[in-house]
Amino acid sequence: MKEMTQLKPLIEVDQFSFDYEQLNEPLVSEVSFNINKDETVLLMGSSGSGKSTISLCLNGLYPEAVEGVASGDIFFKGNNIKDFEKGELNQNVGIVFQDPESQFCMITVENELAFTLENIQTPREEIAPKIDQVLETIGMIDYKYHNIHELSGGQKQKVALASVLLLDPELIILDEPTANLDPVSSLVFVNLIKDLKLETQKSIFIIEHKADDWLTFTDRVLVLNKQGQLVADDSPKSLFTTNKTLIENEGLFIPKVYQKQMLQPQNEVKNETSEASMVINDLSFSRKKTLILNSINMTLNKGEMIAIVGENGAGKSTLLQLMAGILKPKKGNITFLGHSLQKWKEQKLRQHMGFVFQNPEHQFITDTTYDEVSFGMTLNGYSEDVIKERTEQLLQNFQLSAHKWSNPFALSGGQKRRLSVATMLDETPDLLLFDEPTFGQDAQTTDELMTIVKDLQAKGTTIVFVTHDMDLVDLYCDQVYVINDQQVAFEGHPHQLWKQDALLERARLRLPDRLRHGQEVGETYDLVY
Ligand SMILES: Nc1ncnc2c1ncn2[C@@H]1O[C@H](COP(=O)(O)OP(=O)(O)OP(=O)(O)O)[C@@H](O)[C@H]1O
Ligand SMILES: Nc1ncnc2c1ncn2[C@@H]1O[C@H](COP(=O)(O)OP(=O)(O)OP(=O)(O)O)[C@@H](O)[C@H]1O
Repeated sequence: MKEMTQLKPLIEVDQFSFDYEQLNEPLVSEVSFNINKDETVLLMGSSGSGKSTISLCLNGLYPEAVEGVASGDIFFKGNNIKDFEKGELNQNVGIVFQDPESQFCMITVENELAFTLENIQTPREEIAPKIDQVLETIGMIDYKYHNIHELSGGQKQKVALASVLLLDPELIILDEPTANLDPVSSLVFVNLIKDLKLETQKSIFIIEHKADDWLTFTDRVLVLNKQGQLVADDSPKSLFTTNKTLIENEGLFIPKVYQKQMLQPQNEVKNETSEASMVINDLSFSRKKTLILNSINMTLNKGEMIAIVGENGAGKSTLLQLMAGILKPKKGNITFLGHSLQKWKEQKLRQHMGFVFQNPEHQFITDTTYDEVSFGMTLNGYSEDVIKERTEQLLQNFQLSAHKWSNPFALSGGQKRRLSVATMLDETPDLLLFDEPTFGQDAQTTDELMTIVKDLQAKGTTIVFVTHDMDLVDLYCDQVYVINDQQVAFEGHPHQLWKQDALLERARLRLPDRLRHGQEVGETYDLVY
C-alpha cells in the first residue's frame, strides 16, 4: 500500500454502516463524508449515537476488534482501508481514545512514550529528546518517571495525546479529548492542536459535545442523529444559525456565540437550617511522601449542592475518596452525620452515602446493565418485585432501557457514566459524592441528569461533585470549594468566585459561558504552563 494518490480526500467514507451483533438495530446507517487534507472536521451526536464507533472504524481498529459487522467502504487517500497491512493505518491515522486508560501498555510515562517511538522504528538516539520535547509541549515533563496508573484523570489524558503526537500521523482523531482536563488545560490543548494544524497541515477529526473552543479552526461540522444517520455536513456558522432546530432536536449543545439567551443561575439563597452532613477537620493526606492535601477544613451542609474545582492533579478526586472513606486520612478527621467516618460499618455507610468514581469502569462488578443497577438492592435484601420496579425505573430515567442486557463495558462513554450514577440511586442517600457527574454527556442527558440530582437535593440529599465544568457550578451549586496548592483556596457561593480573577487564573479555571462577555469565537487566553 505504498502508492497513495494526493488528489483524493484524505478520508472518504462511502455508504458506511455498522452493526454490533448485540444490538437489535443497525447503529450507523449508510453514512458518507470526506475529510480533506488540512481540514478540521467536528462530529457531533447524542450520547450513544455511534461517534466513537465511527472513529474506531476510521483507523481500522473496528470491526476487527469487536463483534460487529461493517458494510460500505472507507478509503484513505483513495485506497480502501481493508487493503492495508495490520498496523499500517495506525501511523497515518492516530487516535486518542475516549478513555485514555485503555490506550496504555507500559507502566511509566517515559516507557509508554518510548514504546510508541520504538514501534515506529525511531532511531535510538532520537527517542529521549523526542520524549522530553513532547512532554514539555503538553506540560507534563515533571511526570516523566511517574507510573501512569498513579496519575490523575487529566494527566492520563495528556499522556495519551503525547503518544499520538509522537506518531506524527496525517489525521489525528480526538474522541472527547478535553473531557478530563481543567478549563485552562482544555483551552491550551485546543490551541495546541490548532497550532499543530497550522504548522503541519494535519487533518483533525474531533468528537466533542461542546464545540465552543474548537470553532476558530473547524471547517465543517457533521451531525449524527439518534438513528445513526448523518443529517448535517456544514460549516459551523451555517449549521448553528440556519439549522439550530436540528441541533436542539438531537439534544446537543449549541455553542455560546450562537445562543441568543444563556441559561441564568438561581439567586444566591442562604441555607437557614445549616445542619452539617459532613465536617472535615484539619485533613492532610500524602501519596508516596508527596503532600497532596494540607490541613483541609470543610463543612458540608444538609441539602446543599457543593462543587469541588481546581486544576488537574490538584487533589480533588483524592479528597472525594477521603470523604467516601475509600482512603484514610494521614492527619485530621472526618465526621459524617455526627459520627467519625472511621467508626461507620462499611455496609451501613454505603446505605447512607453514594460514591461515583471518575472512571465509571472502576465501579462495574456485574455482566449486565440491569444487574449493575439491581446489585445493591439485592445485597440489601429487597423483594424481587421492588427490585424489578426500581431497576426498570432507573434504567428508564437514565435512558438505558434499550441496553438492559448489554455488558456495562460495551456501553458508550456517556452511557457508562449514566449507569455509574444510576447504581448509586437505588435508595435516597444522605450524601452523594460524584467525580465528574456529567462528563461525556450531551445537552439533553446533562439536563436530565442534573434534574434527577436536583430532585434528590430537594429530598434533602447533600450533593458533592468534582467538576471541570464551570457552567455546571454556576447553574446548580450553592457552594464551591477551590483546591489549590494542597489547600482550600476559596469557599463560598459561585457568584463570589467569579469575581476572583487572580485565583481563577492560579487555579486554571475559566468563567462560566454566560460571563465571558465580549469574547467572540476565537477567544485567546494568555496561555502559559
Ligand atoms: N494512586 C496514586 N498513587 C500516587 N499518586 C497518585 C495516585 N493517584 C493520584 N496521584 C497523584 O495525586 C495527585 C492528585 O490526584 P487527583 O486524582 O486527586 O487529582 P485531581 O484533582 O482529581 O485531578 P484531575 O482533575 O486531573 O482528575 C496527582 O498529582 C496525581 O498524580
Ligand atoms: N463493543 C460493543 N459491543 C456492543 N455494543 C457496543 C459496543 N461498543 C459500543 N456499543 C453500543 O453502540 C452504541 C454507540 O456507542 P458509541 O461509543 O459509538 O457512542 P458515542 O456516540 O461515542 O457515545 P458517547 O457520546 O456516549 O461517548 C451504544 O449504544 C453502545 O452501547
